[in-house]
Formats: sequence, C-alpha cells, structure tokens
Amino acid sequence: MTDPVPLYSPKTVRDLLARHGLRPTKSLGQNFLVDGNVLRAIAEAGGAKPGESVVEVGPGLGVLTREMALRGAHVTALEKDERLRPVLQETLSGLDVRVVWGDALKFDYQSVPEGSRVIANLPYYISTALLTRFMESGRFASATVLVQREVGERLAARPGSDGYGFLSAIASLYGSVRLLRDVPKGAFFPAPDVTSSVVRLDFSGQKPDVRLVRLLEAALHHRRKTLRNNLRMAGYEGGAIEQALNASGLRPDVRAEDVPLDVFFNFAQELGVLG
Ligand SMILES: C[S@@+](CC[C@H](N)C(=O)[O-])C[C@H]1O[C@@H](n2cnc3c(N)ncnc32)[C@H](O)[C@@H]1O
Repeated sequence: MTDPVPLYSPKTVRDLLARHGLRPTKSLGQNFLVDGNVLRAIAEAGGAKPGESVVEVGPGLGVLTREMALRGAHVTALEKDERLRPVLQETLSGLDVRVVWGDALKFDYQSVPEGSRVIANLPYYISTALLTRFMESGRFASATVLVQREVGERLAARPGSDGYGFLSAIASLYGSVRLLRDVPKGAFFPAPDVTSSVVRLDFSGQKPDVRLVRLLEAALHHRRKTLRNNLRMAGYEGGAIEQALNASGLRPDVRAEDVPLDVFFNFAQELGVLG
C-alpha cells in the first residue's frame, strides 16, 4: 500500500519536530531517515510482509515503522525517548504497531514470536551490543539493519582481513552476513558523521557452543597480540596453549584474527575446551 501521508521528506521531518517542540538528541543516536528510496529498500530487504512479526529498535518519528506496518507486518517498536510519545501517537495512529517504551538493551527478546525479523535504523552508539543481543536471543530469522559502514564491514569480514574480530566471528557462527548497500549521510536528518550501510544477517537457528564463543572472545580480545598471549592474559596455561597450537597445525606466534573458524574449532578441541 502506498503511504497516503509520506513522512520522510526533510521538510516534513523538520516540521514534525518543530510542531512537537523537539530537537534530535545526538547522545541517543537520533539521525532520522529522510530518503524514501532507502526506507523502502530496508523494509523490502528485511522482509516486512503481511503477517510477519517485526521488531524495530528506535522507531524515532515512526517513518520506517509506518512503512512496515503499511506493508502488513506486525511491528513491535522499542523506543527509549519518551518525548516521542505524542509524535508516534500521531504518525502511527490506526496502524498495527505495539510501541514498548524503554531501553532496547533491557528488553526481553524471548517475548517475541520465534522466527521474527529485526528491521531497524539502529542507534549507532549501541549497534554492536544490540546485534549481539539479536544473535544470542535465538528468536530471529534475520536482522536487516542500518549501521555505520565500519560496523557492516566488521560483520562481513573474513579471517585474515582488516576488520576481522569477535563481531565477525560470532556473526558467522550464528549465520551469514550480506552488505546490501551504502547509504550517504544526506539520507538522514541531521546528517551523521559517517557513511552508513544496510546489512542483512540471516540466522541459521543453530546456537554455537557457549564455551567456543567465550574462547573466541578471549582469543580476539586484543588485536595485534598473538593468540597465545591473549589466552595467557585470560588465564589459560602457556604449556597447554602451545601444545594445542602445535596439534592443530598453527604457528606459535599466530594471531587469532588470521585463524579460520574450522581451524580454531580444532584448536579449541585440542585445548580441551570443548569437552
Ligand atoms: C537512528 S534513529 C532511527 C529513527 C527512525 N527509525 C528513523 O529511521 O528515522 C535511532 C532511534 O533509536 C532510539 N534509541 C536510542 N537509544 C535507544 C535505546 N537504548 N533503546 C531504544 N531506543 C533507543 C532513538 O531515540 C532514535 O529514535
């Protein structure tokens, strides 16, 4: 359904804010989308369809929320900034949207239907913490999100490449990542300091072994330090680490960011971490 009252032009967004006496709050990551093409592309790529259960973090003025609800999705929108109550009452009036007021980092994601989808223009200051919550909750089939381009690159990075770290490793343990498109600063009001990207994560539904996840976190803790030193700092015994490195065919001075996940898995077994 085409929106009879599109909200996404820069002028409409500015007028809406002025009419409610509001200014965007930088510390809450309030960069509102003002580009209809980007908005439609996210809703489309994220799978906002009739009957789908969608969770959106940070509806803001309701621009993306409205687009998804008009496409027939059941939207649960989590918003921290209570000043936006009267705005959302106006912009989401008559639509199938449940707004939950509070911090999305404290929300119980187990309460949403299994197989729900996340579709959101995330508040950038907590984007990685939120992505980790979505993955670990096990409730979602996919997450299609606007994030800083650098976060998108880290999510999609492979071992041995520049951005590879803990976020890349857990993203590939939970499923697959696609970088869909870059979004220029001008698509937002106010414009953010960095270029953004739309990223889609598809989750396999398999929960990785928590002991493997904790070992990866320790091994990738400090970039540029060797795997051995990172693990020693986390309390693992030097001799056992050297033996496991040797048994899994890794050099003693290897860095964890250069180790493919299947080799790391062998290493974890040799170290006796995986039972
Ligand atoms: C980048 S804006 C996106 C707004 C809107 N979806 C859009 O695309 O125009 C991020 C939104 O997240 C909200 N927010 C910030 N921190 C939050 C938190 N911890 N929990 C829930 N919402 C939060 C902000 O108030 C803001 O509305």
